[in-house]
Amino acid sequence: MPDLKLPETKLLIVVAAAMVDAQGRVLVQQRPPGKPMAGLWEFPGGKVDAGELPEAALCRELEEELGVAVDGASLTPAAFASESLGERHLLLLLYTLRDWQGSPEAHHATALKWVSPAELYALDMPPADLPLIGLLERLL
Ligand SMILES: Nc1nc2c([nH]c(=O)n2[C@@H]2O[C@H](COP(=O)(O)OP(=O)(O)OP(=O)(O)O)[C@@H](O)[C@H]2O)c(=O)[nH]1
Repeated sequence: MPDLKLPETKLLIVVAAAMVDAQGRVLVQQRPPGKPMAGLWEFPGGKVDAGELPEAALCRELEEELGVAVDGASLTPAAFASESLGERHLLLLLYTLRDWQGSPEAHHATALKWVSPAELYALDMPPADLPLIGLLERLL
């Protein structure tokens, strides 16, 4: 049985969005060189800052990473993953999002692409994302 107690500072809370377009496709972005897990495809998002609400963090990240404006009320909680990263523990909160303003542009990522939920299985994604794919496929 692993040690189930964890100092609070070691918990990494990350929010991410499955942005869904009119064809039911989902947006993924490729992590850039120099970052951990470079080259892997992920849902746009990032870390929640201290004292920040998760939905506010995700709106901020989507603006920074993609240049889109999002109303926090449009974010629907969808699924989560809980994954050990060694020294830290990742809690990844995934939301679905169907309404935003602007066209997503890759401000930080190497590339963006729209894929069907079934196509996510063929992408190289971080380990925490793998269980989220099936959950998302059933939701969309
Ligand atoms: N955005 C995002 N992060 C994910 C996903 N899956 C996953 O394991 N992660 C992990 O969650 C963490 C997010 O960190 P990040 O570096 O992207 O966050 P950030 O934008 O706040 O970065 P920064 O530290 O450069 O400001 C990384 O350890 C990343 O690998 C995902 O689908 N989307």
